[in-house]
Amino acid sequence: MTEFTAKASVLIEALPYIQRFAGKTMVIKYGGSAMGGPFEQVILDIIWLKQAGIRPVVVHGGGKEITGLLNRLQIESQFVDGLRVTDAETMNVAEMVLGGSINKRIAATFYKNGVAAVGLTGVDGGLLKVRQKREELGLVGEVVSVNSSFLTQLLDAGVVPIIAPIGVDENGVRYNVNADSAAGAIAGALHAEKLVLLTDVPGILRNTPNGKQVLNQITPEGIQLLIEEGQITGGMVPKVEACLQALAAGAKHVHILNGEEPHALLLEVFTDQGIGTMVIGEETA
Ligand SMILES: Nc1ncnc2c1ncn2[C@@H]1O[C@H](COP(=O)(O)OP(=O)(O)O)[C@@H](O)[C@H]1O
Ligand SMILES: CC(=O)N[C@@H](CCC(=O)OP(=O)(O)O)C(=O)O
Repeated sequence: MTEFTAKASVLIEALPYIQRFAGKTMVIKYGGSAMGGPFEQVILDIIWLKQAGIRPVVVHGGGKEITGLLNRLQIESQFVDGLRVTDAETMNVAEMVLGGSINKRIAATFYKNGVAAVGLTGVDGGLLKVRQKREELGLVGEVVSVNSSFLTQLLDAGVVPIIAPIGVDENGVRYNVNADSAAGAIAGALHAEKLVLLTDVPGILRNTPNGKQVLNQITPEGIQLLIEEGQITGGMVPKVEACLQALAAGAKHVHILNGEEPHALLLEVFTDQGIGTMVIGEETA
C-alpha cells in the first residue's frame, strides 16, 4: 500500500462510522487529569465529530487545577470516595476554576478553530438541578435533573455546549458536582449515543500477576467485584458510577479512554480499533 492509499483507506474506514453517527449526540467528558496532555488536539477531535454531523456536548473537570489553586491559598483538599469535601471557601475556588478559567480556555480554543461553542455552568438555565449529596461532604451536589430541552436548543442551533460541573438547588444555592457524575447525568438525560470519559489512564486497570492490565470491557458485576477488591479507588469510583448511571438512564455506549493519548477520541469513534474500556450495561451484558 502506498502512503496515499493508506491515507485514503483511513478515510474509507471512517465512512460507515460517519454514516452511523451523523445526527447523534455524544457527551465528551474532558477530565482535569487529561488536560496536561495535548489540549488543542482534544478540542480538534471534538470539532471533527461536529463537522462529521455529530452533536457533541462537552463536560469538563478540573480537579487538579482546583487542588493547585487551593494549595496556593493554603487550603487543604480532602476527598471522600473520590469527591472533594466542599466548604464555602472551597466552593468559591471550584466555581472560579471550573466556570472561569477552564471553561473559557476550552471555549476560546473552539473559537480559535472557527466553531461556535458556548461555555456554561450547570447553574445557567438551571441546566443541572442538584441536591446536597451527603451532609459530611458539604456543598457537594448530586444531580436531580438535567434541563435537556435547553441543551437540545443549543445543539439544534449548531452550538457546542461546554459545561462546567456546578449545579444549583431550588433555593438557588450552588454546589460542586463531580464532573463524571455531571457528564453521566447529561448523557443519560439526552439518551446519548456515546458517553466518552477522557482521563489520564488507558481505561479501567486491573492488577494481574503480569502487572496492570486494561480491561477492554466490563460489566456492572465486574465493576462491583473490582470495587470490593479495592482495585477501583479514588477518582475512578465516581467515573464507574457515572458510567452505570448513564447506561441505566438511556445512554447507549460508554467508554473510558486516555485523553493524553493523541487522538484517542477520533480512534474510538471513527475506526475499528477498540481502545480503552467499554462499560456494558445490564441489558447488553
Ligand atoms: N482500577 C483503576 N483503573 C484506572 N485508574 C484508577 C483505578 N482505580 C483508581 N484509579 C485512579 O483514577 C484516576 C482517574 O480519576 P481522576 O484522577 O479523577 O481523573 P479525571 O480528572 O479524568 O476525572 C487514575 O489516574 C487512577 O489514579
Ligand atoms: C465534588 C467534586 O469532587 N467535584 C470535583 C469537580 C471537578 C472534577 O470532577 O474534575 P475532574 O473530572 O478533573 O476530577 C472537584 O472539586 O474536584
